[in-house]
Amino acid sequence: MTSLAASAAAAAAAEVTHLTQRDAAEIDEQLMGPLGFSVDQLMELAGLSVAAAVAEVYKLSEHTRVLIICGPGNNGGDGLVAARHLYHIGYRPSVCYPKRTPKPLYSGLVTQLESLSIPFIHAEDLPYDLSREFDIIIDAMFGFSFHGTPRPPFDDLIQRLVSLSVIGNSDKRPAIISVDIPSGWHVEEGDVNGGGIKPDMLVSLTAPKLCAKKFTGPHHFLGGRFVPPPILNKYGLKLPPYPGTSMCVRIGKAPSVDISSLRENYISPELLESQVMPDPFDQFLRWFDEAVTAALREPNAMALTTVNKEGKPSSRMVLLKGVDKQGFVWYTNYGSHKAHDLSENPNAALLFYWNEMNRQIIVTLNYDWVSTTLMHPVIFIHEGTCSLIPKPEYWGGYRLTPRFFEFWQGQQSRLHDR
Ligand SMILES: NC(=O)C1=CN([C@@H]2O[C@H](COP(=O)(O)OP(=O)(O)OC[C@H]3O[C@@H](n4cnc5c(N)ncnc54)[C@H](O)[C@@H]3O)[C@@H](O)[C@H]2O)[C@H](O)CC1
Ligand SMILES: [K+]
Repeated sequence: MTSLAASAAAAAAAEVTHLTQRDAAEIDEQLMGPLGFSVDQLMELAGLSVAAAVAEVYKLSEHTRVLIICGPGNNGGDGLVAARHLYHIGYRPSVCYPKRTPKPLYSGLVTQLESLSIPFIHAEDLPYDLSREFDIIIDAMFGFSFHGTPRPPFDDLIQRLVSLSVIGNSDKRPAIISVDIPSGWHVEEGDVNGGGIKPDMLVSLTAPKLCAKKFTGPHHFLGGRFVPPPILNKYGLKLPPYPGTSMCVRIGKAPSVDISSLRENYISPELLESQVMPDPFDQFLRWFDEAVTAALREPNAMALTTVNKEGKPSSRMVLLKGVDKQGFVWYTNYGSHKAHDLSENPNAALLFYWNEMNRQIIVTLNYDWVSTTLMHPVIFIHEGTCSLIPKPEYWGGYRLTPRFFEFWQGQQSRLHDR
């Protein structure tokens, strides 16, 4: 998140309404009474929001194994729904559900999870060291109807999460995500004696409850994109807008990011020299077709670098307008900066960056082996010079014609050393 977006999120958090326990219960009753919702519906949306928030922050490649601890009420039901969605997203969930509620809604959710072969683990059979077995633990024990102090077996389960959260290095322990309320916290006062769970993420549902003001973890999200105007108006709720089609929205300040640590693990299928077509243009067209089929956004967008007569480079994005055996074509206004550069110096470079497919095509004179080896498999098409495709008007096309090509496996070259 950019610092601009982070400060917007922080400002949004400050303005969001926080609910009392009573208002939260009352809103629930109104939604499921006069406003026509069913509990199944709301729980489905709540659980989906939790799964969406988890997936937004905890990337599958590094956090696969998820334990969901479910309580006896609707908060537990949200956890069961989240387990199903996380499974379909690609995570490997396990569920601990010690006090099952014998109602069709809950038994149906359990049957759905069983049909996905999601393991149910008894509380007493949970591994001694949760850190070794799980990357994420979802606390869906208690929500806004919690009162007093937790009774067995949840007292022990909560204590296990408390001990996990005191381990200093968050990289070495599972991330703890609380659904709606960190279980054991007072719904309005928060962690009253300071000995409760300290979740890394809180997913508030409908609107945050008062205790959420005491949440100091790095990720606070809001879910439950179903609040209709009669509720917003009656309770004077200020809630942030949800972006696009998202089921959750960050309401806390995003943690500041160390740019140098931002690094994806690029896992791409192996690309061997024997698999590359002899003609680079055929190879390009095959990859281009695959990029179009994969519905990449603007696969025809390419970075064009030109160099003026003093040797000073400039880059910008342009659209590919055609490609054939003679080269890559784009259009420009003859008065443009790039046209001016090209009139002085025909050398240019092109780069197609198809991140979602872990692929790049570089049409260039020179390249930087060091940076590209960290990235994707790349096809280099070398030594391009540009020629004008004259048109009668003030705009026209340029064609970059490369001379030869080779390919580089990027990170894969280290995995498949030949
Ligand atoms: N409109 C919404 O925002 C929706 C929220 N959902 C989720 O529902 C919970 C609230 O659910 P509810 O069933 O009312 O209560 P809880 O899950 O918090 O727990 C009730 C459950 O727990 C038992 N209990 C209470 N105190 C204790 C204690 N000290 N020790 C042991 N057991 C305790 C009680 O007896 C009940 O059995 C909300 O937070 C959201 O997560 C809906 O899913 C969708 C709509
Ligand atoms: K909870």
